[in-house]
Amino acid sequence: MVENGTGIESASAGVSKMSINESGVSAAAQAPPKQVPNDGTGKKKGKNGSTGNKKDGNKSGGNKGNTRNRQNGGRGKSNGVNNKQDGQKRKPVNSGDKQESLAGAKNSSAGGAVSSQDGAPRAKPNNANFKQTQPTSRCNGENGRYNNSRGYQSNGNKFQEGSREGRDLDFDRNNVVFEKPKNSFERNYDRQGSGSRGQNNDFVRHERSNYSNGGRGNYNIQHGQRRYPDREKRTWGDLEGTGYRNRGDDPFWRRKENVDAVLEMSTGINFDKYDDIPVEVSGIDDHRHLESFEQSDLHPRLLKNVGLAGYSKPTPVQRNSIPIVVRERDLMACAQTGSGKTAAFLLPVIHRMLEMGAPPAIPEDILQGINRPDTAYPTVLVLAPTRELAVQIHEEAGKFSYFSGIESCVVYGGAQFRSQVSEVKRGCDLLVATPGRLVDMVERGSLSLEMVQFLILDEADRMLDMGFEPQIRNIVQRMGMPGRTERQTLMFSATFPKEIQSLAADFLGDYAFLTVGRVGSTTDSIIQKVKYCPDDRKPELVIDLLGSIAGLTLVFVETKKGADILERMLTRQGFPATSIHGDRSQDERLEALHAFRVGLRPILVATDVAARGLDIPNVTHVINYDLPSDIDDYVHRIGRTGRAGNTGVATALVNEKNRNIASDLVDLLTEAQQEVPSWLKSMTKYSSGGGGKKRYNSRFGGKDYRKDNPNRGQHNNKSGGNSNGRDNGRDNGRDTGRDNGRDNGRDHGRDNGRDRYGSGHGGSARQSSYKSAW
Ligand SMILES: Nc1ncnc2c1ncn2[C@@H]1O[C@H](COP(=O)(O)OP(=O)(O)OP(=O)(O)O)[C@@H](O)[C@H]1O
Repeated sequence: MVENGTGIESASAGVSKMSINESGVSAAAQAPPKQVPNDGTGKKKGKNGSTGNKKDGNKSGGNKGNTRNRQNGGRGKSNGVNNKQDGQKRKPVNSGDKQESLAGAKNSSAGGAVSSQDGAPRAKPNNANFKQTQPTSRCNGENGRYNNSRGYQSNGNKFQEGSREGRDLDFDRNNVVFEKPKNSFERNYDRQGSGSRGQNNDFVRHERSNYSNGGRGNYNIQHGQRRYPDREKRTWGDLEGTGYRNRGDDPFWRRKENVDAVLEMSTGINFDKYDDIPVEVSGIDDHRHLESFEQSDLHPRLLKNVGLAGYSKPTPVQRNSIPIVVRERDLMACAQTGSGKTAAFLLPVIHRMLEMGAPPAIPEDILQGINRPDTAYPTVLVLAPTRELAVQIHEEAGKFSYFSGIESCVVYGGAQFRSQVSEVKRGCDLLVATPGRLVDMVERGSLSLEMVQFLILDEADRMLDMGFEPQIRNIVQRMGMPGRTERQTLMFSATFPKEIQSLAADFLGDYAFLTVGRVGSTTDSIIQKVKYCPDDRKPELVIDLLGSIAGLTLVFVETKKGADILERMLTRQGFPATSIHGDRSQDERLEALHAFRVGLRPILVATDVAARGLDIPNVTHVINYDLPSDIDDYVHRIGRTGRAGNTGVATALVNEKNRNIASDLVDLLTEAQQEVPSWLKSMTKYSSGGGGKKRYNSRFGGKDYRKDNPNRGQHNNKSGGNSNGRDNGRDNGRDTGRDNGRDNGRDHGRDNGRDRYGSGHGGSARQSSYKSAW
């Protein structure tokens, strides 16, 4: 099915007010090469507590007549709904039958009145007769009284015991009476209470076991011990006005910050640019895209949050992915950089969670295998290749789940393990993670993947390339996650090479493939320039370039050392530069990114850690000081500018060393109707790389490989990975490192190198070859 995206009305909001002055480049630097390269010599380039019985398969709990076909040799349990074919997924255990359309969303009404999906009555918080002491969803068991024994601290997502003692929260709204909190001792006592719930507290979902755990019986309350006190009480819906408050600060702070940004540029999306973008959908019948958010039947709470985020219309990838995901289909989506892929996967998934109404009940057999009472069971797992991207996705998730009861958490290496553990313990429905830290947390029993119903790989081609694939395979197939027919799996990227698509099929059920334009496919979103420049003249040329374009400039280099050297050189020359790469501490990296984002240091020298996913609205210029050796990396790098329909400039400094990418670059420039210098064309004659690939001969960044390959899904397992152990100083832009010795909060007494899942994949030997990067 092909459509051209014409359904989007034009709106001119948000065109950047940048001025582009190219005259600043010195004549010397602009001069063509004295010698066209022709010599052909260019280089190419569970743990689960003390018994640990869960992973050993010594489950108790028995088979209650339901068998969920766990792919990974799981417990062999399943109920009938889980065995759908033709791409239909297992329903969440408390999800109802309204799966084929978004219409059901309307049934989950605002105000937290979520409908029971199997007919059982669902409590309405609005009618609840309870007293609330804290604006959170936590509640104790008596008198229908909410409390929060830990108390939120308004700053930095941190909890502090009793930190809000002094706060008066007395007010009366929607029949909810709030009262001052008790002292911390009382509140702690309440939380561990006997489980005798106040009869008036409708909000406490004590009836939940009747309908939400697929008839497996009570999973918690009947045991008389409150092993999962938070989980059993939590609900998803529109919780505004119920006293619920999501963790952390205002999730929309960044938008406000950007408005105040020094550069005063508009960050709105320019939908005019999207009108002619080609869209192709395959692998799904009767696909219909969304016309608008209003007509989408998305959950009302989600629509409110979409409005708060400033989104008035869906982008093409969102218009097409939302209906596919809501129809419970797996999806591989390839859409140009900056086109809104994050919301394209978050919105439908959060919608589906809101339809579910509460975290899925944990089956008894899973509970039996756990010795840690505080293990978190996320419903959604988003994997991202870099820490900064993980943080960014988490921030977006915070916006879309605002006042919904859905708690988003992020875990990544280089930050304190303990603080991340305590965050996830407090409720973790939607987890964004980098692979290394995730593995650590699962192995230590802080997290379990056994309830994951939605698996999302952002930058999926990077996640499945040789650096990450073994680790992803380990996470997805050997750590208890429901199998691919039981969960819903979504993969997104701006580039999707055929080899990776073939590999990805291992993790997907019968999936739909969506492709939407690609970066640089229109002449006016990114102006791409190529300048010949010998290595020794690069500093001179970059200085000229930096003066030529207003706005934030991102300069990509190949190595960490190279980043330090260039940053120092620029700073010495009086340029406000900073840098980000894998040898900098996580605090330094975040600080550098912040300084860049707000314009305090408008020049960021970066390795590939900043190449993918980072959304920094006012980047007007990307300089490829060192060209990458892979054309897809080039695509992602230049995609840091020209985002959301705005315009940008990308300049590449090229010399004989870049012969291996010359051919692909020529194809890309030609297709994007950019100027192709004759010296670059002649360089391709001697190029030994890329020539046969011809990836960029279509309008898209990827094409459904199944069209050319009827035996789709059959492929050689290319999980070998680069295990040569060499550290050539290149920064691969992957967060594969587990802790890199930076985590003070970690239990160092542990054998970190052991692969307790016995997979033989993703072991630390292979990781070590990437450790230098992260
Ligand atoms: N419907 C929309 N309306 C307005 N702004 C939007 C919309 N969708 C996304 N955006 C904004 O567009 C920007 C780019 O979105 P996002 O980072 O999700 O792009 P992406 O496709 O994931 O890019 P990349 O390929 O680089 O990862 C973000 O600032 C986001 O808030």
